[in-house]
This record gives sequence, C-alpha cells and structure tokens, in this order.
Amino acid sequence: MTSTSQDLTVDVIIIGAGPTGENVADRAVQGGLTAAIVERELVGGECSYWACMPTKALLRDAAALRAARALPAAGQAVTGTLEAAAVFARRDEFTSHWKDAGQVEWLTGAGITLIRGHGRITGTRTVTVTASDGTTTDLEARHAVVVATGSAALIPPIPGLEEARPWTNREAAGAQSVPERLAIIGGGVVGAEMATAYSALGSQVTLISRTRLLPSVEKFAGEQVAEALRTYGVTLHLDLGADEVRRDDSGEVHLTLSDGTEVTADEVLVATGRVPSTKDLGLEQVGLEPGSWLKVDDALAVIDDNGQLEAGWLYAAGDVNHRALLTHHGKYQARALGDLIAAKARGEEPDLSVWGRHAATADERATTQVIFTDPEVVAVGHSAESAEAAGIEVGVVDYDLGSVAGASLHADGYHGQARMVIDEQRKVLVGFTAVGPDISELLHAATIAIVGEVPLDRLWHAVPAYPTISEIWLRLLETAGRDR
Ligand SMILES: Cc1cc2nc3c(=O)[nH]c(=O)nc-3n(C[C@H](O)[C@H](O)[C@H](O)COP(=O)(O)OP(=O)(O)OC[C@H]3O[C@@H](n4cnc5c(N)ncnc54)[C@H](O)[C@@H]3O)c2cc1C
Ligand SMILES: NC(=O)c1ccc[n+]([C@@H]2O[C@H](COP(=O)([O-])OP(=O)(O)OC[C@H]3O[C@@H](n4cnc5c(N)ncnc54)[C@H](O)[C@@H]3O)[C@@H](O)[C@H]2O)c1
Repeated sequence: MTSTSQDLTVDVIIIGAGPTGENVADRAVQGGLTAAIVERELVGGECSYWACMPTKALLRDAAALRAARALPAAGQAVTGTLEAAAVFARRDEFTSHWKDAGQVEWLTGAGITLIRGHGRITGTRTVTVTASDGTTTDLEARHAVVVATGSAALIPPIPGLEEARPWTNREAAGAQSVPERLAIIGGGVVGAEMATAYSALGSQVTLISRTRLLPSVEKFAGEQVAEALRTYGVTLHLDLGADEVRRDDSGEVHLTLSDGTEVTADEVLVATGRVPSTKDLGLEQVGLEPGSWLKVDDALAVIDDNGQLEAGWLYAAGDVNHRALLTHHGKYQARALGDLIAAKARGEEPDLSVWGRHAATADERATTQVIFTDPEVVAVGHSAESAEAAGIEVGVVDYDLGSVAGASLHADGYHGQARMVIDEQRKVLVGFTAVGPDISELLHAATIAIVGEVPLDRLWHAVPAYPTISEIWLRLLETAGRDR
C-alpha cells in the first residue's frame, strides 16, 4: 500500500478522543489555542460505546422494575419480566448504534481538528498518524502533546482463557443476546455491575473473584451487594481464582477454580482490571517503557523516575495516568490540563496549589464513584482504612440507612448503611460511603462537604428536607455527637 504524507502544525496534539481527550481539546481551544485530536476508533472512546453509557443503559430497566416491586401496590401493577430485546434496543440508542457522527459534529463545532488513525509519538512534540488506508499525517505541536489513550481490558494469564474467546467489557456492553449461563472472572466494579445486569436479564450468573466483592470500597458495601446478588440467584465464589478455562467443541466454557470447583457456562466475561493503551504509542522515543501506565506530576506532565521529561511538553490525562479510572475524573483532569496548557502558552504561571485552578487535587482527596449495582454504592474520598493508612486521626460514624424516614417511605424493607470518615484533628469529613437502593444522587452532598472542607459543626446547619433519604446526614451527625 502506498502511503502519502501530510503535515499539520497546531498548538496542541491530543492522542485519543475519549471523554478525556475531547475535554482537553475543548478547553485548549477555549483558551485561544489550536488543537488536533487523533482517534483510531470512535470519537467518544470506551465510555460512550463499550463502558459507562451502554452498561448503565443495560442496568436501568432492571433498577426501575425493582423499585416498583419494592412497593406493594406498584409491584402488583407490574407484571411480566424484562424483555431483553427492548433493553438492548434502548442501549443501542445510547451508543448511537456505535456510530460517532454526533460526537464528530460536536468536535467540529468546538473548532477542534480531527485526524482519524493510530497516533505514535515520533520525537519532541511530533506525532505521526497512520490512517486505516495507510495514509500518514505528520503532526507538530507548538506547545504540548497530550496522551489520552485510555485503557483496555486486562486478560490475566489463566491457562486456556484466551483460547476460550472470553467476553471483555466490549462484548458485555454490546451483546445482542443473553447467554443462558454467564461466568464472570473478577469481582470489582465491572464484575459486580455486569452480574447485576445479566442476572436481571435472565442469565444464570456465576462470579469468581480472588478477593471479596468490590474490594475498592468499604467492606460493608461489598457485603451488602454480595448478599443482594445471592438473592437474585447469582452464585459467588469469592477469595478464589480460576486456575484453568476451556471452551469445548459444543461451545460450552468450563472453568476450574482453585478449590477444585467446576463451573460450566455459555460465555465467560473477564473483568479483572485494565491495561494502559500505550503499547504502540512510540513511548520508546521519549525513553519510556511501551505498555506502561504513564506517571505524571501535579501538572499532569509525564515523568519518569528521574523527574519531568524534556521540559514538560508531554502530558497524560484520564485512565492512562492511572490516577482514577473514571470518566468524570478524566474529564476533571482534562479541564485543568487544557486550561494549564493555554495559560502556559500565554506565558502565565499555572496555579498548582492545593485546590488551585490547574491542579487535579480531587483525584487525591475526593475521588467520587457510583457503583450501579442493586443496591447502589456511592463513595467519595477516604475509606476508614485508607484514611488510617494516610496517617489521619480517624473517626468512623456508621448509621443504618433503612432507619431513616425517607428511606423507609421510599421502599418497603429498605436496607442500607452509610459511613462518614472524619479527620478528628481538623473536624472535617474526609470520606463518605453508602450502600442502598437509589442513592446515587446522595453522593454529591458528601463531595461538596469534603471538597469544601466544611467543619462538622457547620454541617449541622445544612438541614436535610423531611422525609428524604438525605436525612442520613442528620442521623450521622447526631451519632457523631455535637460536642465531638
Ligand atoms: C464496563 C465499564 C463500565 C464503566 N462504567 C463507568 C461509569 O459508569 N462511570 C465512570 O465514571 N467510569 C466508568 N468506567 C470507566 C471509564 O470507561 C473510563 O474511565 C473512561 O472511558 C476513560 O476515559 P479516557 O478518555 O481516559 O479513555 P478512553 O475512553 O479509553 O478513550 C481513549 C481513546 O483513545 C483512543 N486511542 C488509544 N490509543 C490510540 C492511538 N495510539 N491513536 C489514536 N487513538 C487512540 C481509543 O480508541 C479511545 O477512543 C467504566 C469502565 C468499564 C470498562
Ligand atoms: N460505575 C463505575 O464508576 C465503573 C463501572 C465499571 C468500571 N469502572 C472502572 O473501571 C475500572 C476497571 O474495573 P474492573 O472491575 O475491571 O477492575 P477492578 O480493578 O475494579 O477489579 C478487578 C477485580 O478482579 C479480581 N481479579 C483480578 N485478577 C483475577 C483473577 N485472575 N481471578 C479472579 N479474580 C481476579 C480482583 O480481585 C478485583 O476484584 C475500575 O477502575 C473502575 O473504577 C467504573
């Protein structure tokens, strides 16, 4: 194939048009710079087509049905089961049928140049993009190159697994039929959410995890989700690995677990974490190891063990820097970084102070997450364990969410728990975790309390309306005691 080459010089080159890359480009352009974004698949990235959006669409109908069934009269009015085809059809709308015309239109409207193809760093501030027809475009940046190439599913080296053609998040998010039996390896967020979705869609789900369920959040939250999954008929094998996987000629998948248990399924989903999309990115050109997560400093400039690389023209944001593998944190970093690059281009000193305009302080102090299981889990900032590990003088306050008036009105038999983690020296909240049905919107109040470093005695004046689930705040404060 002949390859032709074109040249383009812009202020900023962004490799990867996921949610992070799109936002870096947008902020840089809003700051008066020119930007080119490079994308080898679909503009919108993993989140739009194979992660956040389709998986939440798969979960939403089941959540609405469960909410209705938790009330006697509404429950009686709801008959029948979920029609998988209708759930998939709504999911397909949310992925725009895996077409990115809408997002490309947004990019164009925002004044960002899109170059389709695979981007590779070739030298200082230079990137070459190879399109699917072999055509190449050589790009040069006046100010910065941003790597926002995200991550992909990690396939652990379990004998037979790769040959068994496992599902990754892509097949789970994009499925057009429901496997009768689904085995899931991994009990993190993807595993727990997909066990929730597919069991509601009618699969017989078996989940295997080396750790407890949801090891990244407070233990009580994972335990309540595990208990609920069992009531939905999901079989959990926790603290166990899969030693071997085999797909036989009939298409059945057989898993041998480390305690000798045999599991048979029609599909096996691997949900054991992520690897950075940095393998074929030209990292060796700047002295970095291909395939590695990109370490960054406070300005999100790529660093190696000796410090910043070549005067800080290379930056990394989103999943690829491994700070917080979440869309909203990638976008948060992107806003800070786009503004920082524009400020530096104007000759201004970036504000990297704690909570400063160009600092991504929340990545360290207030990472937020909603896990869309049933019950849902919300978490921000520290768990009791991580606060202790960070050397904070920790106070832990727990309250039963089911005894809040708003929660008992919301659903019969409402079950849940909330925990606040207090810095006893500063008398402020440093962490909040809750588990319970329909609590995702509870998270932001906690986030504001943590980011605003609102003193506990001032929080008493934030009066939650009666009778809402938010009254959990009052109960937690009462349990903590006003003279604490
Ligand atoms: C199943 C699942 C569900 C999730 N649900 C949620 C959720 O509900 N909420 C949440 O906050 N997070 C969720 N996440 C995490 C979220 O998907 C990621 O944090 C987010 O997609 C990261 O965005 P990003 O822009 O950094 O990377 P990505 O979305 O991965 O985008 C990177 C882009 O770069 C492109 N690219 C890579 N290499 C190159 C190259 N060399 N040249 C050109 N282009 C390249 C890719 O094609 C891709 O489009 C979920 C993840 C999974 C797996
Ligand atoms: N709602 C959300 O915000 C959301 C939803 C999905 C994913 N995500 C993000 O995507 C990222 C990836 O999620 P994930 O669930 O793939 O990874 P994870 O790191 O959260 O969990 C991986 C799980 O797999 C287990 N595991 C690893 N190797 C194993 C093995 N060989 N055998 C058995 N178990 C094994 C681990 O013990 C852990 O429980 C996370 O960082 C998460 O934040 C977020």
